[in-house]
Amino acid sequence: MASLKIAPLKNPSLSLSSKSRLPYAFSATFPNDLRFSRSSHLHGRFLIVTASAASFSNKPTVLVAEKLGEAGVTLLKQFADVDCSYNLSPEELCTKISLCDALIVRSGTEVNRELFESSGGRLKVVGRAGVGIDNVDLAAATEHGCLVVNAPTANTVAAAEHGIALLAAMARNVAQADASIKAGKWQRNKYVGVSLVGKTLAVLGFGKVGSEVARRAKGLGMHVIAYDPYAPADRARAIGVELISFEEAIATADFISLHMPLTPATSKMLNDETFAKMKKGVRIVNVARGGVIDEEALVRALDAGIVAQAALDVFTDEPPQQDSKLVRHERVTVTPHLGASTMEAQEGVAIEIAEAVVGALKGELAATAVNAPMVPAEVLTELKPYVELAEKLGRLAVQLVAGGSGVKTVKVSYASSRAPDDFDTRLLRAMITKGIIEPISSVYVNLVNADYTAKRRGLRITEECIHLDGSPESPLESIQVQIANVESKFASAISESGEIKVEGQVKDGIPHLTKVGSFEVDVSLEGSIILCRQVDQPGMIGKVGSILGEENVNVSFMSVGRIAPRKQAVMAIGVDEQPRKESLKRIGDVPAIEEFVFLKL
Ligand SMILES: NC(=O)C1=CN([C@@H]2O[C@H](COP(=O)(O)OP(=O)(O)OC[C@H]3O[C@@H](n4cnc5c(N)ncnc54)[C@H](O)[C@@H]3O)[C@@H](O)[C@H]2O)C=CC1
Ligand SMILES: O=C(O)C(=O)COP(=O)(O)O
Repeated sequence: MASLKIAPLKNPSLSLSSKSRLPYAFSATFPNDLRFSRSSHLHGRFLIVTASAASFSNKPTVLVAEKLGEAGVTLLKQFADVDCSYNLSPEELCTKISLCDALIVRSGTEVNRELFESSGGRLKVVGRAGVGIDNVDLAAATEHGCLVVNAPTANTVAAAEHGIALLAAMARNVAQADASIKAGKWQRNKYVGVSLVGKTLAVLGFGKVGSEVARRAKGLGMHVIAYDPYAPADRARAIGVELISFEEAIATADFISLHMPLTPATSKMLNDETFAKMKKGVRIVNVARGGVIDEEALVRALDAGIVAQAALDVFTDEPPQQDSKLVRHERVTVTPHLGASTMEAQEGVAIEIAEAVVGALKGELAATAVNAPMVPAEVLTELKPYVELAEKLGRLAVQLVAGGSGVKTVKVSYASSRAPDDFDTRLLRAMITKGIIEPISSVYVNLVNADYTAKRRGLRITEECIHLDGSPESPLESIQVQIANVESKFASAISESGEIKVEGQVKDGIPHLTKVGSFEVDVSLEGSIILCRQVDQPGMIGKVGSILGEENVNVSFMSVGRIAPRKQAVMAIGVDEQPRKESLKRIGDVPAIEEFVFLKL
């Protein structure tokens, strides 16, 4: 170990990649060879950094906390440092997480609020290698600006096949008969089963898995009905399945197969009351989540003969208690959450999640994001320069607010010749929010948490689209950001209607500031900007330019916007370095300059 030091950091990032301006700028990482841990009594704002003498790597770190298919691990390793640590205790996971940019889990890991809090802001992506995300606290993830992605398609067939396997095995007592033979018995009369053909199967939750189960059950000659309040009727019709009400489904079914996610609405959906409405002798398969059944009520329904048999792959607590009455029940067949566990599904899920996590770490918008609006890649590419413009306008506008004025009301106007319906503003709104909030707080804002963060701070952002005539080739003509009900430290930034107003455009792919208050300017939004108001007169550019030159501050551009010749004017000066306080004071001392402000972009 070469050195040990305490480093105060606002953001746990040593360097930001060029993509850091995009909302999923997660490529910012600690060099791999920096080993650090968060010191809890310093509230996560300080990091103890121990640097080893070994070489540095700029790769992000991905913690894989549950068994993931080899193909996925290989894919991750091409981009990241991968730490496969299975069977960590919750405490060990909380400790490790502050060293990780991404975490990959399956259903066996509770990704809770404490974990996000323990990450100290570094964890930017959680990948769920599977479908169900009931083990991830999505609200906490969103509040921490952490993207959650899942792998929604690769295990569909595996789960459906397991559902059918359980259905058939239950109907023919396969597991019980197998155990009986292995115990030295030969009980042919005891294990007479029931046939599937001609029986009614109710599929509850007609999504990907549910519809594949339905398709297969029809192949077995079953009559299939389904209940799903959100499923499109034409999908059901295409498979030859009738969508009906919940009450009707449970009252007519000989077999019930569960395929809805575990949510507050589906929790204990099968309970004493609903079992009482079922046909006597009904048989139940659950490959969804244990929590959708009230397990104690199921034991009562089995004992009362309402439910003849059950086949369960999932349980409220996994693994269930060894002495669980339900698991030990003679008419219950159980498997240890094997629905997604085929070689094929595990390879598929591993690749699907690795691609999603790597994409998110690279700053791409994830197609399988669970807690963020999805913006298609082509829309993102088109909006990229406007994304930068939006953030910089937010950043400029908020720096024009005088200290002590709380920013509460922001109005954003987008001028475009595209129809408002063709124009997705979520990304731009998120970036304006980022620009406004980040300079005045320690919160990290991205597309995931922008709306939440704004709401939490009482910041109301209203948007309007101004429809322009003309060719809709470019998505946007201009963006205007107005902050209402505040004082400004640069009075000229206040428009006639009383708000701080800045407006910008993208020119040749580069964001430009084109208006401040009522003054038209034209400066590219790079580096930093000094705005001065003066009475328009010859020699002003020279005077200010020479002060900056003497102070060794490089000027990248200057632009003057004026009401009329020799009247009030606003001069915008782009500078590469931040001038010293004394240099700014010298500018303020120039007699014709009435006010000035330095703005960091
Ligand atoms: N045992 C295992 O290893 C596996 C279990 N699963 C479980 O299966 C569930 C379904 O997976 P997919 O079909 O891929 O998801 P999906 O999202 O395609 O389908 C879920 C369906 O449930 C419906 N739904 C939502 N609320 C409902 C309600 N209150 N009543 C009835 N239906 C409702 C939805 O409209 C949707 O059509 C997952 O959420 C997961 O919990 C999935 C894969 C493997
Ligand atoms: O994908 C799902 O929802 C599953 O239940 C599969 O869980 P697993 O990844 O096998 O722990």
